[in-house]
Amino acid sequence: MPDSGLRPSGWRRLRVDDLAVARGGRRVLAGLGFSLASGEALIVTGRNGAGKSTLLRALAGLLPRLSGHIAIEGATEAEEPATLLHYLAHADGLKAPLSARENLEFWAQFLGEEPDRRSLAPAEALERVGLAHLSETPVAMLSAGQKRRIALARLLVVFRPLWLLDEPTSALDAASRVRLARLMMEHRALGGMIIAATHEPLGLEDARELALGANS
Ligand SMILES: Nc1ncnc2c1ncn2[C@@H]1O[C@H](COP(=O)(O)OP(=O)(O)OP(=O)(O)O)[C@@H](O)[C@H]1O
Repeated sequence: MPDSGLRPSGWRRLRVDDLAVARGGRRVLAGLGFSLASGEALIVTGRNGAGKSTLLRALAGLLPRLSGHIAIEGATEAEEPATLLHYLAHADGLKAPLSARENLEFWAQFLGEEPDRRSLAPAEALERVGLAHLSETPVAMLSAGQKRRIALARLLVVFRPLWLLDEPTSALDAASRVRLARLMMEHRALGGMIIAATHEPLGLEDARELALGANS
């Protein structure tokens, strides 16, 4: 879409050019480039150690770049890259003594952003991941898959256009994978972008693939 005047409001494009990242003093990624616009999805594949998590962490701003550029076109001056993304790591990052609802309320408050019509209330987000019945249960008493589903519900309570998902299906049963596929489809329909590192099919329609590891 060359003319910004034709872009719908909220349109964004993530652009990555010539990215290089090191872990433990060793170059893991080099010369990496791609772009992703509103509504699009990218699946990152590669063997263990290929650099999938490294790429997501670098995009989230959690690892320094050796070189290269990461930019989000369409962002306003007030929008820092970190405020435009959610990073779902391997760890769920939940507070064990708090209930599912309290975790989501904490998260929404912590991010402290202006309400967005695309953000869901905690109760609704829990409904969307099929956990409304466990809303008041302390997270410490939930299974690995239930915790993963709460971590996914966190993506819904504050709308952010770019989802960086590291093995999002880990610990999910078949029904939860179907729910996740639906959530990702809806996020894209709202103008969101998804980059997911995975070893498994995610049910993402028309997703492009970035295969890492040829030189690592
Ligand atoms: N904390 C760390 N310190 C040093 N090196 C690390 C660290 N984490 C990962 N690495 C190295 O970086 C390389 C890429 O790891 P990364 O976790 O990005 O791979 P991955 O493709 O996500 O693997 P997996 O499929 O096993 O999750 C590996 O060679 C790994 O040994």
